[in-house]
Amino acid sequence: MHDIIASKAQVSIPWEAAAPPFRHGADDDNLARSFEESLRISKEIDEQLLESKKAMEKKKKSVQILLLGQSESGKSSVLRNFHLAFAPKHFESERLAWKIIIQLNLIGSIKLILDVLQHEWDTSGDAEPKSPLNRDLRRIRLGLSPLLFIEQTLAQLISPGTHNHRDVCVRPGSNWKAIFKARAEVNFEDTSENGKRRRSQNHLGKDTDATSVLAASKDDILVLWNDPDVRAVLKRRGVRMEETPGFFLNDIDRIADPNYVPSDADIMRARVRTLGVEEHYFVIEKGLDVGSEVYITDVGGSRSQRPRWIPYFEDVQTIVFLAPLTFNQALEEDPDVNRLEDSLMLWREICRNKLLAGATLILFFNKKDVLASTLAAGVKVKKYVPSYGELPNEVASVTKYFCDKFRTYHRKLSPLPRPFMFHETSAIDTNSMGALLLGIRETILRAYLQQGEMI
Ligand SMILES: Nc1nc2c(ncn2[C@@H]2O[C@H](COP(=O)(O)OP(=O)(O)OP(=O)(O)O)[C@@H](O)[C@H]2O)c(=O)[nH]1
Ligand SMILES: [Mg+2]
Repeated sequence: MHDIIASKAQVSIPWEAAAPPFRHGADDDNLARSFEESLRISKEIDEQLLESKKAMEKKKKSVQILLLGQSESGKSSVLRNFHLAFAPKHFESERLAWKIIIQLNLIGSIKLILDVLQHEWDTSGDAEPKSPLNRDLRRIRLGLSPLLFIEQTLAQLISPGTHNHRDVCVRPGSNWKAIFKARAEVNFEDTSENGKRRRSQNHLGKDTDATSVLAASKDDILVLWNDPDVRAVLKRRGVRMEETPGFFLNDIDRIADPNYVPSDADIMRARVRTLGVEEHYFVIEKGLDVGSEVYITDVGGSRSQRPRWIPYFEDVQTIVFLAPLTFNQALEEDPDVNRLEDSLMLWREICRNKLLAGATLILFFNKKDVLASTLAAGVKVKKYVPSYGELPNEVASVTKYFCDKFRTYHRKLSPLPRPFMFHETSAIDTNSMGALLLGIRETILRAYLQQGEMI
């Protein structure tokens, strides 16, 4: 008997080898308890499987939209517009959480300016702060250090380990809105003596309440941002602050007010980088299809994030593809790649993908306001897109030129014929977005009904 066991062990069946030795006379109670525990775990797994099956069935019967496009194309901003247009109560419930994101965006801009100035000092060899600019700015930088501390604390709270990004980042499931909402509500309502005391401590950098520190630092921030020498350094180093996502420095008076509440437009302009894939569920609160359930899948758009999109391609009804016509910008993750060229490449992949053959594609040429201001500033398209040649440097002509390119790929590469639908959008303009989304609601519902017939 002993030999047989030994020879079995030599065959080394992995689970047998790993299993703990059976002890004769082991406590019967222990055995019964571990059996009950196994049963409980097995029951829990069955219940979870049933729950996820139910969730999948429910999702199949709901309106589904997948937002695609490169990073910074405006996917998450369009998602917010969907909430505002169709689920305003839901949108309202998150307003205060956005306040902290906007504060973080503002602090991010200040940090960027300070970094640029530091670099300027480091490379100019001007070790001693001789000019009044240097002296003032060094003092201001010191005064602003509590803000930098707050930024780190809040960023780590919602997304630990993502400190290398320029933007505020959130990981799926981080529940940042609930965390920030609770924080903002406490700070907003705390007018008690304790609250006041805490606010005054904040001035010493001992707390993490951005509202009071921003209010106390407002004048310094204004001096920094309005200083002509600072502007000159930024210009010389090619830093166009107004074009960075989540730019709020021109709104400092409003945002640094202790009673500041973000407007709808502020929320659309706020920048939170999406990491991974986020599924958002909401119920339509008004209109003909009130009560309908909607799932919107929002994805991180940078190149490293794109492989994660594929599992979400199955059964997709509608894709809203965002392609900003920012012809003079490069990808953040690869400064050698033009943003528009990347969007076209991505569009080609989406059009030709067989899993998406039955999906309705709606193309948004987003950031039309940015296109208009870039052209108004005299930036020539042909400098970045030589094939544009001598065509007029005007919004209508530029849009038509690129629209034709997107249309051609769509026609040539779609595995099955489908209509080419596009819109020129500005996701920060809530009025026009609201009207547009109401308009395309029917297209989205048609895609939903079509899929209903198939399943
Ligand atoms: N001026 C302008 N800014 C826009 C527009 N659409 C989006 N933005 C801003 O651009 C920034 C990036 O937008 P997001 O919606 O975060 O971009 P995203 O596609 O979700 O980016 P990832 O999450 O990185 O994939 C945000 O600060 C937005 O407010 C637009 O039409 N015009
Ligand atoms: Mg996003």
